[in-house]
Amino acid sequence: MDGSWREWTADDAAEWVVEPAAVDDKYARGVLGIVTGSTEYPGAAVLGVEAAHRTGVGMVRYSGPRAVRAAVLARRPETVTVAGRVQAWLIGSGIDPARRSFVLLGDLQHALADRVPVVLDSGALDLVGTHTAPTVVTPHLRELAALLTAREIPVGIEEIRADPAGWAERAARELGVAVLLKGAVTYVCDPDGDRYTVTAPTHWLATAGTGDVLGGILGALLATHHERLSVDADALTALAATAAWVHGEAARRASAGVAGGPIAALDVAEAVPGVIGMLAGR
Ligand SMILES: NC(=O)C1=CN([C@@H]2O[C@H](COP(=O)(O)OP(=O)(O)OC[C@H]3O[C@@H](n4cnc5c(N)ncnc54)[C@H](O)[C@@H]3O)[C@@H](O)[C@H]2O)[C@@H](O)CC1
Ligand SMILES: Nc1ncnc2c1ncn2[C@@H]1O[C@H](COP(=O)(O)OP(=O)(O)O)[C@@H](O)[C@H]1O
Repeated sequence: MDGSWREWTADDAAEWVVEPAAVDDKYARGVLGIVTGSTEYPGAAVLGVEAAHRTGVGMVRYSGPRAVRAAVLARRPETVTVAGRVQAWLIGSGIDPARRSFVLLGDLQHALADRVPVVLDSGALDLVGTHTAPTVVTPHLRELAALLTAREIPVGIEEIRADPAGWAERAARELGVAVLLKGAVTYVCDPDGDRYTVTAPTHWLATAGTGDVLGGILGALLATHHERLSVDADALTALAATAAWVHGEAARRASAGVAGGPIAALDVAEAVPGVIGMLAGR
């Protein structure tokens, strides 16, 4: 890694947390559209929706299979399941790209054609390149290896593990999107050369579903900052680094609450409001 990567700090993150004002209503604060989860992975939808609500968005609209909608509403009845206008999208978590139905593919393509910022995760990563607005992809090592290899840039997991910064940059350049490469250190960069690292403060984060939580945090931040993003696409990279920072700090707090012990993904989502509140108060 060269010296041009900068570690994102609490002060940096604090610049990207906005408290609602007296003039705001739910729409002014931003609506996040979410297309995640499947009958195979309903939990991924629940986790992303939960994290988005807890990050402080105006509204979450969720679209997914009937059983998954029911699971989302059981946990979060404030979620809206009627289609409508949104200011940002989170798509792909908990979706197997090999098992996408015609209807689901249509929903994913609609999100990508909607001209608002998009977080592309997991089962929608292969659709990168068809976007119409600032887009951030959120792969882990295996997903990045698969994504690049499918784009005729053959690379193995171990090669990326040996140089995650270099491969994240290469992916941003080749794919023309911001990249958030997940791991114990998360690498966030864009084709313009903005490069940030976020070092996780606890390794208890390495557990199933925490990536789905990260997607919800990031989606909510994009929706909240939709006006800024419409005139300043570079804000996307700062927001992605902020999401990773909030996620790590939420995990640290959740673990600290159990004497430094283990946490599950939902614990991370539940700790997010405390992190947002702390940042808003700085
Ligand atoms: N509660 C949920 O619904 C969760 C859903 N998830 C979703 O699950 C899907 C697959 O995500 P992954 O990050 O697992 O995808 P990966 O690309 O890392 O792994 C794909 C598959 O490889 C296998 N595999 C890889 N390494 C393995 C190992 N060391 N030991 C055993 N099996 C291994 C697993 O069968 C896994 O399903 C994504 O869509 C993701 O969003 C996960 O986020 C976990 C939680
Ligand atoms: N060893 C580790 N230490 C700290 N954080 C980690 C470690 N490994 C992974 N993470 C973080 O945990 C999350 C895992 O996300 P992901 O791989 O998408 O899992 P899932 O698909 O199960 O949600 C990411 O935010 C990643 O940065």
